[in-house]
Amino acid sequence: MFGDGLLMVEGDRWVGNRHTITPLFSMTNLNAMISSMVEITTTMLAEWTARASATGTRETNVEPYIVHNAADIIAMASFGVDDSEGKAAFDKFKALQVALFSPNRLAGVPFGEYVQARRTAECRRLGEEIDRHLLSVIDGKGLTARELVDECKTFFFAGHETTALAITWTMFLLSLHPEWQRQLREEVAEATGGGDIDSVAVMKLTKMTWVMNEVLRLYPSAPNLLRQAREDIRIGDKTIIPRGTNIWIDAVGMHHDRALWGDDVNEFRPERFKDSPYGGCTHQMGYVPFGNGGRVCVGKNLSVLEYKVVVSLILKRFSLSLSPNYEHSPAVMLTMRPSRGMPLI
Ligand code: HEM
Repeated sequence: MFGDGLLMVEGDRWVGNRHTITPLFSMTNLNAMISSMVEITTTMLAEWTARASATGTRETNVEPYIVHNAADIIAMASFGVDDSEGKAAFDKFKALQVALFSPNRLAGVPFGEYVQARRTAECRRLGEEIDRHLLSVIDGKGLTARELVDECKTFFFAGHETTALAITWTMFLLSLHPEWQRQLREEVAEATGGGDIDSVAVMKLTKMTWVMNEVLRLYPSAPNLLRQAREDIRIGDKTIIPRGTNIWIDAVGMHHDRALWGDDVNEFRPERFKDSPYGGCTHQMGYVPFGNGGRVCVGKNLSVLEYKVVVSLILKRFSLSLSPNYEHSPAVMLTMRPSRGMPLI
């Protein structure tokens, strides 16, 4: 799916690529994207308003809008364009994600690709189509390197759905907690002085940082971290994880572990992050929404910025409450999404 993008490569190649890519996410580069984020999101919000007046209904399933909005933002950040080829690649990505991560797929099972040969062929075909679309985005701009295609794919996927889901679950939790919705709206008004959101205002959104942290604790967009044992690991007296074993680390389980967080573990309490970046978790590795160590998410600053810009614009324009048609059904399909949508009023 990602080819040899940053997410997949290892060893010296990862060190080299990570060094090249990290400076691209400097605050100077990111702040330059704010006005485009505002423009793209304002268009989405205008669609919500137009849809409400055209259909006479105040209910909107916001999830697909927010995912498309994030895709447009990451396409702008990756390609500098709102490109139809980029959008076509995005649609193929959705199909590939469904094919790759459907529950009955034999992921990681030896010879699984041969047992499910038809599905493997379908994934391969979608992968090739994505490459073709992305190559045509890059062609004509003097950039044709295979590595660049793979990084575009990595950023396009890793970069849009994760942030979009953090925003979607935030809309859900703010609908359930109107007092936090009010506090954030007030914070935005104070930070912007009633004007536009900019890099200075973003820095002032402290409570919004707590809310983002708490949302990613309860509904981590990336529910698993992946590691491979480099040597035999002994746990206690009886268990040995053999060298080479692929390990899925369960962030959802750790984020909901009463022993790490206390009795209020399942409650939405953003203020737990007021005095601690770990939200009072008793183990520093117990809170890992962006991962940990050398492979920690390279796009974290971009996602925090985008989150704050988009949530601020939504709260400035809309009051949110949950539709009676909402069905709570979080599902893990590489990311953690509301599988029955997010209808809000
Ligand atoms: C709320 C938003 C996001 C969340 C929750 C998230 C979460 C994560 C997690 C858990 C990892 C694995 C870290 C580890 O294994 O220790 C990761 C890696 C990564 N993320 Fe994100 N991410 C987000 C946004 C982004 C964005 C916006 C981009 C890029 C534009 C991005 C690009 C990447 C890349 C390239 C890696 C692989 C880094 C490496 O292996 O060196 N992510 N992310």
